[in-house]
Amino acid sequence: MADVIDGNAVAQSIRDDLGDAIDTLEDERVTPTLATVLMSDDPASETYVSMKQDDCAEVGIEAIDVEIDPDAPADELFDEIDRLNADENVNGILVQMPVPDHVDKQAVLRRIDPEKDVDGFHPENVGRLVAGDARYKPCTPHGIQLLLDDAGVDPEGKDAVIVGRSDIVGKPMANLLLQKADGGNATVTVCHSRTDDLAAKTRAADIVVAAAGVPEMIDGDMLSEGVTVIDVGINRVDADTEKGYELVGDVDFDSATEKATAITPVPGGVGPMTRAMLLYNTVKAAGLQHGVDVPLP
Ligand SMILES: Nc1nc2c(c(=O)[nH]1)N[C@@H](CN(C=O)c1ccc(C(=O)N[C@@H](CCC(=O)O)C(=O)O)cc1)CN2
Repeated sequence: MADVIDGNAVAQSIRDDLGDAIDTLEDERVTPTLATVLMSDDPASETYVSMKQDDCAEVGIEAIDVEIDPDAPADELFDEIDRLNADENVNGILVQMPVPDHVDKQAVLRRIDPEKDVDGFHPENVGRLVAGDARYKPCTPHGIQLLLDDAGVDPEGKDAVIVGRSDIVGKPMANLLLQKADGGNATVTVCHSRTDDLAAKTRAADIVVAAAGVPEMIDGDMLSEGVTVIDVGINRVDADTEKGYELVGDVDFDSATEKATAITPVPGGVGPMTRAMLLYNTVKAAGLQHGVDVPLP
C-alpha cells in the first residue's frame, strides 16, 4: 500500500515559511502584491482564482482581483496587462488560463512584463528555465519537485515518465527533472496522445507524472511495483454529491495505490502546491524588483 503524499500539509508549511521573507520585505516598506486576472466564467477557473486570493490574504500578500468579461475584445485584456505592468506597486501578474478562444494565448504571455511573470510562462522565463537559470519556476512543476523531496524521492538516476506535454506542466516538468541540479538528474520521457503503447512506457517508470487531463486514464496495470505517482489531473466528473460533481485525478487511485510506494491524492495533492508556489514566486518577485535579499524557504 502506498504512502499518500499530503500536498495540503506541504503547502501549509511553505505558506508558514514564507512569513520571514514577507517580514523582511515589510521591514523595507514593501508589501508583496499579486494581481490575478480572470477572463473566464469557467467555474473551476473561478474557484482557483478565489483560492489564490484567499492564500494571499493568509500570508500577507496584497491581492488585486481583476475580472474581465469573457466576451470582451482581447484588447481589454491587453490594456489591463499594460496597466498592471506599469503599476509599480504590482509585483506579480497572473492571467488565469485558459483564456477565451478569441484571445491569442501566446500574445497574452508575451505581453506580461517578464519580471512580473510569476507563472514563469513568458518566453524569456521559459528560455531561462531551459538554460538552467530559472527566474520563476512554473508553479505546478516546482511544487511537484518539493512533493517528491518531501516524500524522500530523489529523481537522480531514475526513469521519470510524464504523461502530457502542456506548456503549464508537461514541458517545464520535463526540463526540471532533466536538469543537472537538485531535484533533477532523471532520465525523462514525455508521453502524449500520439504515444504508442503508453502502458509500456509508464510500466518502465520509477516516477510517473500524470498530467493529461483525462480522468483515471492510468491504472494499476500500467504501473510497476514501487513506483512514485504524481497525479496532476483535477477533473470534475458528475456525481451524486451536493455540488453535483466530484474531483478525480488522471490516475485510478485505488488500483495505483496497490503498486505505488508513494502517491499524491486528488484533491489535496498537487493542486495546493500550485497555489503555494505562486505565493513563493510573488515574494521572490517583490524581492528582485526592490533589491531586497529575501530569505526564501
Ligand atoms: N495562469 C495559470 N493558469 C493555470 C494554472 C497555472 O499554474 N497558472 N494551472 C492550472 C490550474 N490551477 C491553477 O490555476 C490550479 C489547479 C488546482 C488547484 C487546487 O488547489 N486544487 C484543489 C481542489 C480545488 C477544488 O476544490 O476544485 C486540490 O487539488 O486540492 C489550484 C490551482 C490551470 N490554469
